[in-house]
Amino acid sequence: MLFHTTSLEGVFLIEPEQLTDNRGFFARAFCRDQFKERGLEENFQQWSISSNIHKGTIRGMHFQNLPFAESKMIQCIQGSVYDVVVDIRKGSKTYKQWEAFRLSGENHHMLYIPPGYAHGFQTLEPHSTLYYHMSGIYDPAVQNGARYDDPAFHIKWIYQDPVISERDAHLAPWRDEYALHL
Ligand SMILES: Cc1cn([C@H]2C[C@H](O)[C@@H](COP(=O)(O)OP(=O)(O)O[C@H]3O[C@@H](C)C(=O)[C@@H](O)[C@H]3O)O2)c(=O)[nH]c1=O
Repeated sequence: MLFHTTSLEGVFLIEPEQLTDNRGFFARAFCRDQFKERGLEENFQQWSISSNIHKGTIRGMHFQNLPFAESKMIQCIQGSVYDVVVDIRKGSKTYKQWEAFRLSGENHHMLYIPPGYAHGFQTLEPHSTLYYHMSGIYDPAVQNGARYDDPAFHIKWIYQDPVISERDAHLAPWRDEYALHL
């Protein structure tokens, strides 16, 4: 597994190394020891599937309130997505900065996101499916979110007029007091 650093501290793009033969390839997608060596979360509590019918769908920008902020590992297993991470750590030198990554069922890249970041994505194809590994147990009471189109972040999305949930459409504008003091 190749761990690529990003512009955001602690966020890694993980590229499985493919061992190819006449059948296809084999590649490791997770290794507890390699995660531990880098100080990354090694105990994922829940795995979830996110299935998206339409191209242009946006889910995000989601995070968990303290002290329940969690690590996530995101993988696209079908179709492709434009995956976006925003730094919402109070006092961080990259506070409110974001980076986008293309994850697809073909490149098999995965994104590791530690606590302190808001996460979202836009589907680039219909029927795009993601797998999530999360370090925490889901609790609706600690879920929080920032607007995907919040001027505080200026995220450049690929498609306009996205399909989004009612909840995401009505998220409050970002305020600095929402930043996470980790
Ligand atoms: C996230 C989640 C949702 N649910 C339920 C709640 C609801 O009935 C249904 C859909 O939930 P949501 O609308 O919150 O799903 P969604 O908007 O896809 O939320 C996800 O968005 C991306 C961007 C993330 O980063 C994830 O951590 C998560 O927040 O699934 C769970 O049971 N467990 C979970 O872990």
